[in-house]
Amino acid sequence: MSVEIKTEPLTPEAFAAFGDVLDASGAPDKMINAGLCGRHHDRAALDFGPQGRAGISIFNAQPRSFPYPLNLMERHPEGSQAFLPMTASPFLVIVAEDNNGKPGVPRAFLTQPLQGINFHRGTWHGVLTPLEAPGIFAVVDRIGATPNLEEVYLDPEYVVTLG
Ligand SMILES: NC(=O)N[C@@H](O)C(=O)O
Ligand code: NI
Repeated sequence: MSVEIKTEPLTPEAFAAFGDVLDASGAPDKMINAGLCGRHHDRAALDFGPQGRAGISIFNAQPRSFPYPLNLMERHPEGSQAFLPMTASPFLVIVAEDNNGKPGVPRAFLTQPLQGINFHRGTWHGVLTPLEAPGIFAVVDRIGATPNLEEVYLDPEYVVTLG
């Protein structure tokens, strides 16, 4: 029997315990390029650990739909991970607090168009979950010699519905 969780809007405040929300909302920190570009400066806490380095990869993920079955969460103990959509489609961001080394009750956030996120190092999260094709994202995360991945299959499983 799955436990239902409903999506909630993604806001910096609600997401603060898990990571950063990346978008061009609000006034830019500085105007650049002869005043033709607003720079929303240095908006993510990036962390690649002492043995890692930053990498940019392109993910092409299959779109999912609601009700979305959630049975797996993961975390990267050695680095942060940013999901930067290359389309204007909203996507699903699932996170959980740590509960003695396992994910706690998940929370499901629905992004606004043109929002990206950055999971802080060690944040429990669902895998990249687009809701529309093409599910093309730039992903900024740690490149290193160690796996940097802990996966937990959830019991109970959850089902995410649109809030
Ligand atoms: N494994 C991988 O590269 N991606 C996951 O970390 C993910 O969060 O989608
Ligand atoms: Ni991940």
